[in-house]
Amino acid sequence: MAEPIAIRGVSKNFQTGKTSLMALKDIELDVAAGEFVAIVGASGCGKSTLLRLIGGLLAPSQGEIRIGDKAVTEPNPGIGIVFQTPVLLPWRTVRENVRLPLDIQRTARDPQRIGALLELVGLRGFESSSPFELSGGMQQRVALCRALVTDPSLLLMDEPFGALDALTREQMNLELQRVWMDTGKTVVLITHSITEAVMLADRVVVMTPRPGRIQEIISVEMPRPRDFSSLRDPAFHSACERIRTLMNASGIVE
Ligand SMILES: Nc1ncnc2c1ncn2[C@@H]1O[C@H](COP(=O)(O)OP(=O)(O)OP(=O)(O)O)[C@@H](O)[C@H]1O
Repeated sequence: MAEPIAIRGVSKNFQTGKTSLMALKDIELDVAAGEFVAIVGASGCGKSTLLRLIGGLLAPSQGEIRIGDKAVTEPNPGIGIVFQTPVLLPWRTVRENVRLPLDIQRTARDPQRIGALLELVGLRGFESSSPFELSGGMQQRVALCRALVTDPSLLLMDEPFGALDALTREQMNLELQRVWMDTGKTVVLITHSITEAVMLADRVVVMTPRPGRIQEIISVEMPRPRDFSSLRDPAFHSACERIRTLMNASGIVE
């Protein structure tokens, strides 16, 4: 089941020695259950910090975040997180890497579910492979399955395809859309790519340079499923143009 996110008046300061750095200021954002939201903004504007706050890996200096009817106060096993690098355990096979969160939580494994997830991302037949036998894109798919194996209500993704070549990245975009459409989860995706954000998201949140605030939220009105013919849709161009204008106005060039 998907859950909504409510972010209310959230700011985050980092204190390093005598220096205080305001990473995020007064963030107000609602993400509906089952919605796909992308976040874009300059390097250092606080995107990862916001994702970590939502995931309960950091605590806000001010404000509150709620997922469903619960305030976020600690890391929540009901949230799946995918980082930029897949960080797979090299001594575990693909199947063993995917089931890692279940092993940690001592939850019963359902081999059929793990098989179905691997099928969903096109990794059927690689269950017994080691991570070093896989390409970067395949490893990131394993990380995606690992994030989904606990059937989280929310999927947080921090620039998950940044290290992939352009072609693999496009394939992963289509696969992520398919997984999202099949599972109906709430997704928050951080990306540096305006194209990726507009291609995938229902809404794109554009942040200002540090301290990160929400500059504008752009709705992407394009039918689903989207594919690369959607790039010709006038709605695609107008959303990209708006985001680019906002980012250029803040001195950010993609
Ligand atoms: N644990 C920390 N301690 C001190 N400062 C931090 C910490 N984490 C992040 N920061 C600072 O907070 C600011 C926001 O960092 P964050 O990683 O959230 O930005 P970002 O938008 O995700 O950047 P990028 O796009 O480059 O990944 C940066 O100035 C960073 O140096």
